[in-house]
Amino acid sequence: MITTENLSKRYGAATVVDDVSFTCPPGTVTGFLGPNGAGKSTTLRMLCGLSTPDAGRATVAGVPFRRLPNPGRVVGVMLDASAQHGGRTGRETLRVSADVLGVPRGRVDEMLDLVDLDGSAARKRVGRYSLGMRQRLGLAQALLGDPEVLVLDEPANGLDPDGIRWMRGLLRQFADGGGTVLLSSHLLGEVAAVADRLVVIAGGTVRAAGETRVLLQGHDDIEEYYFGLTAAARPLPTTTSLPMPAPTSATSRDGASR
Ligand SMILES: Nc1ncnc2c1ncn2[C@@H]1O[C@H](COP(=O)(O)OP(=O)(O)OP(=O)(O)O)[C@@H](O)[C@H]1O
Repeated sequence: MITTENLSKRYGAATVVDDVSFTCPPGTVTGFLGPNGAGKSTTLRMLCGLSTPDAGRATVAGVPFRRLPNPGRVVGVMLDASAQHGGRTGRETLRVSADVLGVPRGRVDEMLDLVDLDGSAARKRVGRYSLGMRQRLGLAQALLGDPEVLVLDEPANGLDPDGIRWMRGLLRQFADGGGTVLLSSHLLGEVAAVADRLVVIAGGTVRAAGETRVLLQGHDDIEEYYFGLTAAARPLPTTTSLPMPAPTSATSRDGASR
């Protein structure tokens, strides 16, 4: 189970996560969806104890992440698949994690098999991995401690269509076994196929949340629906190459009409 209650975070004057509350029950996959800058990563970082909320709280399996004695045995986290030590091989990376978690080293090969990194990939330095291979290694690392919860920031990033299908199967299996999955994405189409539930965030606030089937019911064009939910919070393009209207007496200096 994952719970966030009235979670908020400010950077300077900007509130980038604003009163965000949702739950992810065991046995389900929840898609955490939103455009660039929506506040997804900031929310996940607070959930995983990497950033302190200004207000509200988040728990995993009923406990704030930082109070979990051995967090990796409860929650598998992949927030940035590129943040691996480039000089270690895939197998060495997992062995170090296995030692930290206190799980038998035999589990390393099980996880390498599970994520389809073969012997030669396991011997390769991570610095030479493709983005898709890093995502697979990140998933192996997240699963190493046999957690009950998975928190994954854009796990499909860099995977080809086969890889995305494979990952969906893996997450489905994890949830069907009673696990809780929260995964973020920019793309509704990418997660709608696997997510039982959706939380749509934009401009730091939750725009919609609930069962995927119920939320998308009656929307023939789900991408258009999603765009509509988030469009109001999309930042305006700031590129200077766009033609700017000449100031008129009816327009103030900041561009707002009087
Ligand atoms: N450490 C920080 N200092 C200042 N502002 C930050 C910091 N981290 C994030 N932000 C700002 O908070 C807002 C939300 O960022 P966040 O990374 O959570 O969004 P996101 O939904 O994960 O976006 P993306 O899909 O592009 O990764 C953005 O405007 C971002 O610039």
